[in-house]
Amino acid sequence: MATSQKDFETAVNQVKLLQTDPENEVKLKLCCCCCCCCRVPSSQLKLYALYKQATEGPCNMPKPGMFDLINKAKWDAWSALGSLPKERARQNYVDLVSNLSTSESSSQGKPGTDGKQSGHDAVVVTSEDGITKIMLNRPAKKNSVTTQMYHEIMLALEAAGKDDSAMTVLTGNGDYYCSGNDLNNFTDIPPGGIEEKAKNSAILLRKFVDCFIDFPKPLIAVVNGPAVGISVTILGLFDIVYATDRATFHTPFTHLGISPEGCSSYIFPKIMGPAKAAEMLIFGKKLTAREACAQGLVTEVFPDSTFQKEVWTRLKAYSKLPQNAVRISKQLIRNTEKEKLHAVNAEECLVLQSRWQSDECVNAVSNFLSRKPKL
Ligand SMILES: CCCCCC/C=C/C(=O)SCCNC(=O)CCNC(=O)[C@H](O)C(C)(C)COP(=O)(O)OP(=O)(O)OC[C@H]1O[C@@H](n2cnc3c(N)ncnc32)[C@H](O)[C@@H]1OP(=O)(O)O
Repeated sequence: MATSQKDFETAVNQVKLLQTDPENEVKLKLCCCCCCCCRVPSSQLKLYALYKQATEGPCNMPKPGMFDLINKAKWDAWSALGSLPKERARQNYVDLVSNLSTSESSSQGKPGTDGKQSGHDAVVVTSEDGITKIMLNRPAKKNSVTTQMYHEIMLALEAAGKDDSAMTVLTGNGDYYCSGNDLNNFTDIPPGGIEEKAKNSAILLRKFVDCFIDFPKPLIAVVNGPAVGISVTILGLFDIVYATDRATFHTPFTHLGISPEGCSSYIFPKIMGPAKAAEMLIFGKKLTAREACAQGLVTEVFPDSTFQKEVWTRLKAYSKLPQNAVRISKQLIRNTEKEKLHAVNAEECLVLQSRWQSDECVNAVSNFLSRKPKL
């Protein structure tokens, strides 16, 4: 039986729902492997190609340049459909959506079908002993931060700022504290192309960092392992940074063709001096926990074997201090710099918006994403 336009529109709406659902990565990857060159899930590419074929007919867009990996993958997928009639493309699209939806319901309740955590528990928030703990919980991916997680962390901070806890802790589950931005965030290109992606990412990043600048209570980082990228830069906005002696601090921005964020371009030179900051932020020097402590980025380093016990005992004691005095003291220390920090944040995001569109960045990210899987 021929697929009606209504069936097709229903399927298109179903896909929109899948794409706005925090678990979309899992769902859209269920039945297909990845496109190996740019890691756009191949089911997403198939959906894209069939949609274009069904609505516009055979591929009519000019072939993108070789460095435009995402659009090139889309072009390849659409061109591969040749002269498939629109009606057949509609039918195939509806069938594919139906298969994806079936695999979605059969995978419910199985966390991380492909080894990923679902968006819902990739950030775990708990409150105990007057301390709100925000834990990055994606250990298989070294706690790298997906777009969904940025939103969840912002929501958690907003709630923690208003709850009755004395302080808020950010930490990671597993062997890593956080490996920074999930580089797959750059593969999900909207219809407006890479410009729109870069603009949206800059807006998100600015809001994210603003939440740390404006956080009203003591913010503590419990750095349980190596830290990379944005998880390092925002440490300058924390009031205390406790680190295990296993932790390292790495900001490989120029290697990725990008530039510093999290107000680090202003705060790092202030706390460690311009020369040390340059070595980290320009040349990507990885610091040990002890080096980071000597340079003022880390408050105190603990032996890994006693790290959790010592840190939580200390924090529980601090959480019993008179709360209003603690808050007011934090605000006295931080408020004079707030306006400057917001301006620095805005400027860093603007620069990044352009870096994300550069060949240097696109190539570095695709190199990482196309690494051979470990055996
Ligand atoms: C809205 C946008 C805001 C953007 C803000 C700007 C932020 C900028 C940054 O944070 S820049 C820093 C980005 N991070 C990195 O460049 C780190 C990349 N990762 C690595 O170099 C390594 O994975 C490692 C050194 C962190 C760990 O190495 P290793 O111990 O050898 O483990 P694996 O590489 O096998 O990692 C295990 C598993 O995790 C995946 N993974 C780790 N980090 C990331 C990441 N940042 N993005 C995406 N995926 C990551 C890795 O691919 C492995 O997955 P697999 O098992 O192969 O499926």
